[in-house]
Amino acid sequence: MAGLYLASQSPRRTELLTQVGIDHIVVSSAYEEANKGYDNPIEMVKEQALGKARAAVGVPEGSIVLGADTIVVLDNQVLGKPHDESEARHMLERLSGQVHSVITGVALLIKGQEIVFHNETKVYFKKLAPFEIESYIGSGEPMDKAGAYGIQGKGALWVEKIEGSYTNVVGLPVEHVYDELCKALGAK
Ligand SMILES: Cc1cn([C@H]2C[C@H](O)[C@@H](COP(=O)(O)OP(=O)(O)OP(=O)(O)O)O2)c(=O)[nH]c1=O
Repeated sequence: MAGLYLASQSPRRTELLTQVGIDHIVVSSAYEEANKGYDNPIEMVKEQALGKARAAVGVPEGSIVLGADTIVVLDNQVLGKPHDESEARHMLERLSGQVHSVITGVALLIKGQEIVFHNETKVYFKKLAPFEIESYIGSGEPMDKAGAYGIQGKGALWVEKIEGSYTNVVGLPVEHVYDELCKALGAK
């Protein structure tokens, strides 16, 4: 297989690929995320993922490039990464006791094709007490994560159940990525 370049600074995405044995090289992307101006959250994450992949830096000709973007959607409203603690608090108060979707857009540039898809997981959140929200914010965990929580960390305490892919919530639906890679490479 041609080398796979992951255009992402997210530590979770490289960990997930490594976990399942997909060799890759992490590179940066010159793409500037712009979460505004989209009517449809799915179109938005797909566009962002494609933008990140297309703007990957230092990728040799003929390589495979992977870009991704993850958001939380609650009542048709997009929750990205909080800008500060008060936004994180507000997001967690909104998620408390509700069901939301985590949507990841993925773009694969492979053999001259642009394969763009998404994956959606429903997450059922428990009701959070104000002291729980405060201590979670104090842990610093919410700040670099869409929706202000990490299911792979202390945020696991707030999740009652999920419907769909777990790795999708963490930032990259590896089983889906693997299937698409196999398809594009004619391996399955
Ligand atoms: C909901 C949720 C999100 N997240 C993370 C995954 C993503 O890293 C982040 C969403 O931000 P993204 O903008 O998708 O990604 P990123 O800025 O971290 O990395 P890059 O743009 O360089 O690829 O939220 C978790 O780690 N756990 C969770 O449970």
